[in-house]
Amino acid sequence: MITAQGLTKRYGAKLAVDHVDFQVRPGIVTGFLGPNGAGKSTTMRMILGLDRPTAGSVKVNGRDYRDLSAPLREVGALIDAKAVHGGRSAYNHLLCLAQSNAIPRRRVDEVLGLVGLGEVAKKASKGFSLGMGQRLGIAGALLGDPGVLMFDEPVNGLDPEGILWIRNLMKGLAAEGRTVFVSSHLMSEMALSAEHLVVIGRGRILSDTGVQEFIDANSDQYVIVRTPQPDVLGPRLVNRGMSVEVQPDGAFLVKGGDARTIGDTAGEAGVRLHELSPVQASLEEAFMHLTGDSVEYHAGVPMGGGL
Ligand SMILES: Nc1ncnc2c1ncn2[C@@H]1O[C@H](COP(=O)(O)OP(=O)(O)OP(=O)(O)O)[C@@H](O)[C@H]1O
Repeated sequence: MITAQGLTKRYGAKLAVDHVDFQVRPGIVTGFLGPNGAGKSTTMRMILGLDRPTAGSVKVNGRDYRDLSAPLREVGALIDAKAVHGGRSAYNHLLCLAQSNAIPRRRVDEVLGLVGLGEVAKKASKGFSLGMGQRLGIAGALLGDPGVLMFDEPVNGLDPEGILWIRNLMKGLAAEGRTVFVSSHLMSEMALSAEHLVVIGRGRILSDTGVQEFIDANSDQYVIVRTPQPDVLGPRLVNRGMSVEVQPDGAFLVKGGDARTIGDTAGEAGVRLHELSPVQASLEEAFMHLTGDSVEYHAGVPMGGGL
């Protein structure tokens, strides 16, 4: 369990994390979602005691990270996959970590097997691909068999196979009852790996909810309708409380009613339909809709909004 209360970090004039409250529960994957510069890494660094909060607190299993007697046995983290001495082999890197945390040597072989690096364990890690580096970072996080795991943007730069592997690994760790907290700026990735979402923008929590609830609450749903009898159908839909926007090509964009209600309304009026397509705005659109005002640097393109 991770608990943040009034957690705040200021760098000079910049408020990177602004009075944030949230809980990360065991047994599920919790996604920490936010655009670049939202404050995700800063929050994770504070959880790990790498940065001191300006105000407030964040606790792991009820204690400050710095007060944990065997931190690697309680929290494992993948924060910067490149933070490995390149000349060292994967095995020696992990052995060093294990020895400084009183973890038995056999656990090194175990985690190397778990992440699929057994065969290259004795090679210098500077020759590792990005994906192998991520696996080594994850092996380090798993070394102490901790109940809490944190991954900062773990799928960045990985190929589809690597992404799938990390996704399944995180789900498996959560299914074992562990607390799994993973940051990403990709809503679509979070939708596939997380059950719960904490969304952050400009240092503030914008949403703390289940993934499906998030999508339902933030995405626009509408139905595209084509009919050769628009003058008959349009007023009937409006009479039933729906809104109808006529598109340049003559199609209706209907909100406030589902395909079944629209189809029934048309049927009752004897109106022929040429198209009846429910549309749900994409997850990225839902995310951008929520964080649109919170992105630090816009690229100058219009955000989301669907049709
Ligand atoms: N050491 C620092 N000194 C000054 N400002 C910092 C420092 N670290 C982070 N910031 C600023 O704090 C804000 C939050 O940064 P942070 O790295 O936590 O965001 P993030 O959500 O992890 O973004 P990204 O996905 O780009 O890593 C940004 O505006 C960043 O520029």
